[in-house]
Amino acid sequence: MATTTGVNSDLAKERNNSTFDVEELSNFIYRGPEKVKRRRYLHNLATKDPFFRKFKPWAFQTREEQYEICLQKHLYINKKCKELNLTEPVDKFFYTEAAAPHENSPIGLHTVMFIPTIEKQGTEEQKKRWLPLAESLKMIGTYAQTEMGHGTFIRGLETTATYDPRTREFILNSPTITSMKYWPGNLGKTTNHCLVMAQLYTQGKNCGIHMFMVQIRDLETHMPLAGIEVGDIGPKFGYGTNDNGFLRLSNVRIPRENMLMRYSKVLEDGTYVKPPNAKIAYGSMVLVRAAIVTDAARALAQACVISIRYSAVRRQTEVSPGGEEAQIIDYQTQQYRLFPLLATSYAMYFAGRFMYDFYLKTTAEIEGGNLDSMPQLHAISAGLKAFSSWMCSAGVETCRLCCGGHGYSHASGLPKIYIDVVPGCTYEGENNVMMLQVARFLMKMYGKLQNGEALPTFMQYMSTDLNKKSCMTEEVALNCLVMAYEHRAARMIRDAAASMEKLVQSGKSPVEAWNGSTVMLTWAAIAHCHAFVTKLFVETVVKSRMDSKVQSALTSLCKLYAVHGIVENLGGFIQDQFFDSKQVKILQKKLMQLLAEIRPNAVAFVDAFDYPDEVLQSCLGRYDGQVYQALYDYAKSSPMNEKEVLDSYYKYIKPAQNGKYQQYSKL
Ligand SMILES: CCCCCCCCCCCCCCCCCC(=O)SCCNC(=O)CCNC(=O)[C@H](O)C(C)(C)COP(=O)(O)OP(=O)(O)OC[C@H]1O[C@@H](n2cnc3c(N)ncnc32)[C@H](O)[C@@H]1OP(=O)(O)O
Ligand SMILES: Cc1cc2nc3c(=O)[nH]c(=O)nc-3n(C[C@H](O)[C@H](O)[C@H](O)COP(=O)(O)OP(=O)(O)OC[C@H]3O[C@@H](n4cnc5c(N)ncnc54)[C@H](O)[C@@H]3O)c2cc1C
Repeated sequence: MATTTGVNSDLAKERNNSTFDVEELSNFIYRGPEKVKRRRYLHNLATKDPFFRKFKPWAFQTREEQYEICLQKHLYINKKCKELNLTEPVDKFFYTEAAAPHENSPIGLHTVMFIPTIEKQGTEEQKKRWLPLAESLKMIGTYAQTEMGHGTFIRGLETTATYDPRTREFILNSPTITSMKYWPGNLGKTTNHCLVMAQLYTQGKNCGIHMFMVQIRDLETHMPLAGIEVGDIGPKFGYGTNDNGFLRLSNVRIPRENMLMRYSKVLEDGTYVKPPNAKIAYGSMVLVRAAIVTDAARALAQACVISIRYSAVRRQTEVSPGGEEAQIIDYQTQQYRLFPLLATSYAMYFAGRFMYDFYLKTTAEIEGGNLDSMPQLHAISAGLKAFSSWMCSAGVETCRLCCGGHGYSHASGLPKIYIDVVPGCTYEGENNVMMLQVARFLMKMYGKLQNGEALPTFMQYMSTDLNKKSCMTEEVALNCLVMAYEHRAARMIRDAAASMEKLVQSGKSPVEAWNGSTVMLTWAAIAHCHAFVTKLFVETVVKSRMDSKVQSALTSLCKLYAVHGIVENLGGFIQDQFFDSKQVKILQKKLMQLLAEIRPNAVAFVDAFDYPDEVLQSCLGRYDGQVYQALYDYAKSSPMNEKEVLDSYYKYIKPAQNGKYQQYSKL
């Protein structure tokens, strides 16, 4: 019987039963004990700061309060980061995730895109001019690219920036209703500047899309400047804390020096100078795509902490008549839904770690003038962004469903996580569109393979002999699992290429052939990403140095990730008869064994993520498992309960009970 104080006895038992030291696993996840200590220090600074506790809980706030409270929090975070000298992105990330968990910042775009775009695309002079103002929040900016009519097809943006050599100014216009900027974060009410993506016209020619710094509000009064119409786009699925906005520009003149000119330039006489690679202007999107992988992993990890701890505490249904009700975590169906997600959260964390390192390495090369790795960085970041946000958003929703009715309450903390993670499937490149960019890269690699050219290391699996059969035995070795994923991806890539070739042979143009094959191309891209993430997980577990008990437990989790992915996508794996039916049975049996193997460590695996209760903000996911008392306290704190009898009772219910409906007839 669970107690109502201290740690819930079921949860305590789970912790005693685990086979490894949780601290050792935390050390591995966060790259060493020093970093774990630093992360705890930053979490602690935020969670113990009375400033963040003085506000009413997010779920009880109106939209306007959500914005205003979140703004105060993020301005305070900004101030504290300066006082504490937190300059490393990872330090800011940990401090912020504890200070305002899943509350999308009203100055987030300023930090995540506006400043980095100036840093990466601005000239030395522009950086000197704007960065100090941006750092001190005198300039608050956003990244205004998407328009009402176009988000994906950015070459089709309609905003124009026409150069006037007489005054050495650009004139910005939103010529149609669909050309108004729509969606940029923080644009509606917060920012006084924008980096506007617009079609550049000079000397009568269109030179494609470029970035322009545009002041939109007066620096003293905050009123929109002449020629500017700006506002909030209204309530959304989530992101109530963020004033995503619209913006119309009518003959707004800005100096020539306001075009970001590190790479492309317009000279005083209007001569256009091309960049070394036209896609270099897309760099800020690549940065955020890379960051989304870790962000999505974190969301799923937190959802798993909540759902798995709750599943250990929750008891439902006597298994044999009159017997004790089982912990719901002991139901195989619950395990089948949750443990692969637990494995996915680890897989995505490692993918996020890889992505961050790869981004830093490649951008350093680009800054040094070597642009060779740009296509790879684009393909990997687009693919991992899409794959992680899809898997993690769907995973968070499954975690919520696994909590039954209580999962539907904001008390669970899960809806807040979901509405924060799911837009990652859309923003920074809609996921299907991103997968098609990956497919474009894969088709290029296929062409190289056909021509006998060398492939980058991570693409070499494409030369796999497709007639080869699986080496899978009862042992279910990790390398055999990786081979299976690579075999499937290699086949799907070839199938997509063959589909296009066939359409071309039948007289279609290459564009028509592409459009007639996009579903197969997307399958291939997803299979490629799945293989990439699986291999990364396997290599992380096999090649890294860590405590042997942790390694053994993590190996089971990694195996579950790989086996579950195959069992759930069997059609694709058996289509080319790589596995025979005996091997499929081995995999299905292994899956069930792995669920049982992971069961004693499930709580330890989520504890190792080391999220304090203040970050999770969940009655169900509390470390002490005192779920029911917390739910009761949460219900009692609802503003609806402040009065025993609401005014609405006297206004509506009472008259209705007396058969009086006059107030409706007045309408
Ligand atoms: C520890 C730290 C962790 C930190 C965590 C912090 C967490 C924060 C995360 C959450 C923050 C949330 C804030 C974000 C808010 C959202 C902001 C936005 O949405 S903003 C708005 C976001 N909006 C979007 O994302 C719009 C999506 N749309 C697009 O990006 C483009 O339209 C497109 C890529 C789809 C096509 O572009 P188009 O120009 O038509 O190109 P074509 O198709 O004709 O291909 C031509 C060639 O170009 C190539 N290439 C393309 N891109 C790149 C690249 N980047 N590079 C290199 N190459 C690239 C391509 O491969 C091809 O090569 P080839 O085959 O010829 O050799
Ligand atoms: C919460 C949030 C915050 C945002 N913040 C910003 C911001 O700060 N700054 C900014 O500039 N923008 C921002 N955006 C806009 C965002 O980047 C775009 O919504 C996104 O890029 C998708 O573009 P779209 O809306 O035009 O979708 P669409 O392209 O209209 O997509 C609709 C459907 O069409 C499909 N589709 C479109 N093109 C193709 C194609 N070529 N092939 C196959 N299928 C296709 C898509 O897959 C999708 O299913 C934000 C959006 C959201 C939701």
